[in-house]
Amino acid sequence: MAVSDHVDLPTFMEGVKRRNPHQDEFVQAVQEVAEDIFDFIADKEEYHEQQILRRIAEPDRVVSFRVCWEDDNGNIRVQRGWRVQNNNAIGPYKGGIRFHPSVTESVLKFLAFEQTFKNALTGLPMGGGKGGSNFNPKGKSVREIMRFCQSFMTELYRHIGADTDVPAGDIGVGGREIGYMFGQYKRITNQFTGVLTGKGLEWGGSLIRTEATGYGAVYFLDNMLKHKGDSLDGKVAVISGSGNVATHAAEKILHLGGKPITLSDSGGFIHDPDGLTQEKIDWVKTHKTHRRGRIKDYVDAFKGATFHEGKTPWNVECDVALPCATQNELLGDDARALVANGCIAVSEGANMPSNLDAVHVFKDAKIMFAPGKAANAGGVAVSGLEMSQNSARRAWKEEELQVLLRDIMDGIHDRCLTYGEMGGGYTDYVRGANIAGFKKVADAMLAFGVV
Ligand SMILES: NC(=O)C1=CN([C@@H]2O[C@H](COP(=O)(O)OP(=O)(O)OC[C@H]3O[C@@H](n4cnc5c(N)ncnc54)[C@H](O)[C@@H]3O)[C@@H](O)[C@H]2O)C=CC1
Ligand SMILES: O=C(O)CCC(=O)C(=O)O
Repeated sequence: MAVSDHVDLPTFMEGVKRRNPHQDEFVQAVQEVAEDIFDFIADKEEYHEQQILRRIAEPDRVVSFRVCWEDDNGNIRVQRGWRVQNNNAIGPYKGGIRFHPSVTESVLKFLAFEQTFKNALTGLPMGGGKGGSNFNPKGKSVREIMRFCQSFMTELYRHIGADTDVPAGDIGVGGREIGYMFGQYKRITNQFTGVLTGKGLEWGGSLIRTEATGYGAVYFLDNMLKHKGDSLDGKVAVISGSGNVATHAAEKILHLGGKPITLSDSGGFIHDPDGLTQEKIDWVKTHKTHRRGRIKDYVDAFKGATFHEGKTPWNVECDVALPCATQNELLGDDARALVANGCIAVSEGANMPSNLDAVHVFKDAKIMFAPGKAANAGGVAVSGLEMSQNSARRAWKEEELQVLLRDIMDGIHDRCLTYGEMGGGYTDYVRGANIAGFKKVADAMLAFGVV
């Protein structure tokens, strides 16, 4: 055995904590993966010798930079920006950009680490990265958003490229922000390349990228239910969030015969016992994306719904649950409430929405539980397809892309089964996703030697 802290899980995690002080989210993400990987590599000396997990849990680089911009009143504002390039063993770094006041280096490191496994699971050649800023887009004018995006890209552009690192959207970064950043990249470099995904359809974007994460999370849920001989038909779904992922998850639940009854934002959640219809979901999309409003306004627009201030929806009775807002929004007690109320399956649309306690509750109860790195990979998968279309200077038809997305989500489900089938009809999807993702990246790293 090589001299290392790669000896057993507690020693390994002590090292991770020591090297990453005050980075709780990052430590949490590594712990969740390491719990499964240590078991898997117990008899695989090469992975130990080559310190593969230790190397994946140390980003290739973390770039941190100042972002200065001028607000509408002429004040100079200063934010911090980052790009975490975690691992490019199987392809260019790939992962979104998040603008939210809660963004820290720890949050972006956890997201880039998760992204490395997620991207491997898609079967496409993409490494893992993530970036963002503690900039708060809430209440900012369109011009302020534009100036911030331009300033952010003025620094970021030197670290990215179509074959180097390809960012996309995430919380607080949608089509509008991608437009401003792409415009600035093009202006600085004088190049029109596939350097960002989630672009507008007129300028190199892919059909179904907007829908892909939410739709994919529901396809994964559907696959888990089918694997048990069940279906989404008639299932009541509790969903958190009201952004891109949440609204498209609600829409796909509806398409597949289920009944979504909640949505939320940081102010609280709405409960609509009659169920969200397409008309109601479209209203939420417009309200959030164009009016930039709050979810509580839903109850003024639609009778019968109630708003629960400051609360999350996990105590509402349901068959299936989709956390689609943000990290650590579903805690141990929430998981216990879901299980006690008869929830049979959880599909994470968000990244790491369930904390470790909640993950253990779901595993112990042996309900179907799809971790974000498997369930929400549809978005980055279609980003990968956008990269292919950009390289080939082509635009594929919607029908082709729909088939590819479904196919990729089926493939991820199969990969989870390969390593997650525990016997007695129970599949541990966390273990399946962690090991399948790890193995692909690890084997590529072994091929490269010590770099
Ligand atoms: N957009 C994408 O393609 C992908 C997104 N994700 C993940 O999905 C989650 C949601 O992202 P998007 O829908 O894209 O972002 P978004 O900006 O469109 O929506 C975020 C939603 O989360 C809510 N939210 C934020 N902080 C919250 C808090 N503290 N409590 C309750 N609600 C809160 C916001 O109100 C909003 O409804 C994130 O975890 C993101 O990393 C994962 C894969 C791909
Ligand atoms: O489409 C992408 O590149 C990024 C998606 C993303 O940020 C994620 O999967 O969490």
